[in-house]
Amino acid sequence: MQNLILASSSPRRKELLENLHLTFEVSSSDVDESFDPELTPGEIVMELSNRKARAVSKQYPDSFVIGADTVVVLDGTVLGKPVDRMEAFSMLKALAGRTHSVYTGVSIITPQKEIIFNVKTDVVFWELSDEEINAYIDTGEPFDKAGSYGIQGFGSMLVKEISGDYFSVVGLPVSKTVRELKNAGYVIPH
Ligand SMILES: Cc1cn([C@H]2C[C@H](O)[C@@H](COP(=O)(O)OP(=O)(O)OP(=O)(O)O)O2)c(=O)[nH]c1=O
Repeated sequence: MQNLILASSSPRRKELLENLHLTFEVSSSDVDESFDPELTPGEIVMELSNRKARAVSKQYPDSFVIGADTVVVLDGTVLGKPVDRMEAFSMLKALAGRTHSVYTGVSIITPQKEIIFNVKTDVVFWELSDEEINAYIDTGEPFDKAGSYGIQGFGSMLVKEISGDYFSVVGLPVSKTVRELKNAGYVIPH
């Protein structure tokens, strides 16, 4: 029996995988999320996704383990989660009226091998007034999310258009992840 584990504390990633009606467990461990600033955004998210997956894989060496990491990149600057309201405001102010890229890295560790990839999606924000930004922060949504917004929630009102995989912006590029899982020998029952 093949065992699948999502190495993440993100409720969004869990929900995206649940949509596929796969049977899996969730297990996360605290890993150091610092990174070498010389790395490219794609390299950063792959490295962090791999740290998350490896930490869990140690406890479940016979399982298929998925780890993921998402960052927002504007003008070459990597934006993670905001520490407070002020930082959320300055991130959203910087993103307003502009195009940024969301990178999600995914690592799949199987008993035989490791597969690592990243997916880039471009997102265009509407121009936003300070009032709109403050109203959005008041929803409480920005605080556990890279770039201070969630495209799947109230944040959908900020987004003018996207080019790429919507699900990758939410935190997991599900279709590529499942294809890679299959390639790695995981049997998808449907
Ligand atoms: C841009 C964007 C990010 N996010 C979320 C996805 C991730 O949960 C979070 C980025 O932080 P991550 O560090 O990638 O993930 P996490 O800390 O939430 O969970 P874990 O490390 O345990 O897997 O931002 C959204 O939910 N919607 C969005 O539109």
